Amino acid sequence: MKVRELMQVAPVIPVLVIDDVSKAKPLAEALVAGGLRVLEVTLRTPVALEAMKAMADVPGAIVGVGTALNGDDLKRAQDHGATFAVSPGFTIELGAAANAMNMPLLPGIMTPADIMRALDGGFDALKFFPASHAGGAPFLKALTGPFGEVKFCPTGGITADTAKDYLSIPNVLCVGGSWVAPAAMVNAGDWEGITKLAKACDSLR
Ligand SMILES: O=C(O)C(=O)C[C@H](O)[C@H](O)COP(=O)(O)O
Repeated sequence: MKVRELMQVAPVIPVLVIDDVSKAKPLAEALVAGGLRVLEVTLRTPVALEAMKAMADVPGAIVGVGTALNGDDLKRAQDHGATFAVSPGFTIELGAAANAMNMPLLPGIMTPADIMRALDGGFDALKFFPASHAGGAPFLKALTGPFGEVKFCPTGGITADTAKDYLSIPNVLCVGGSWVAPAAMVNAGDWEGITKLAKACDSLR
């Protein structure tokens, strides 16, 4: 799938920080049951790669790697079942590595110059990060003026309450966020609760 297609599967891409690999499969099942199929597993924990592998086997799940900083990260993640990548920022090297591996990449940007570099690298579907700290929905709306051809996935500090503000901006295809898989619910194994949070995302758009 192309990045733009991945961004249109559901209004929310859950951003997952997994500490306990035994939680990975039931968590993915709970999110998929709630309609959130595109899952970003951040490379922030020692078990992240194993978690990706477990999630990639869940029917309907489309698993990607988050916090990808370089080609090595992409390679390790691809070897563990990740089929797309998300990065907090963009470098020409990362873009080239993703292209060489045929790995769809959703790179992060925060400024007009970032967007111009990403466009130069051939990327026009971008993550606005960290969204709530970098000016929120009004700032992103201003960015869409000069960059009308770019599609965005704002991520960072977004909640069930603020997601709608972002999704109402033309050219925002989806948002990313961790609120659909809160650590307390994951630790408690509250899979029904997580499915409910996922289902509630339907009404955001
Ligand atoms: O590690 C990365 O590359 C990331 O993608 C960072 C995430 O965008 C944020 O951690 C989203 O998490 P919340 O702000 O809790 O919704």
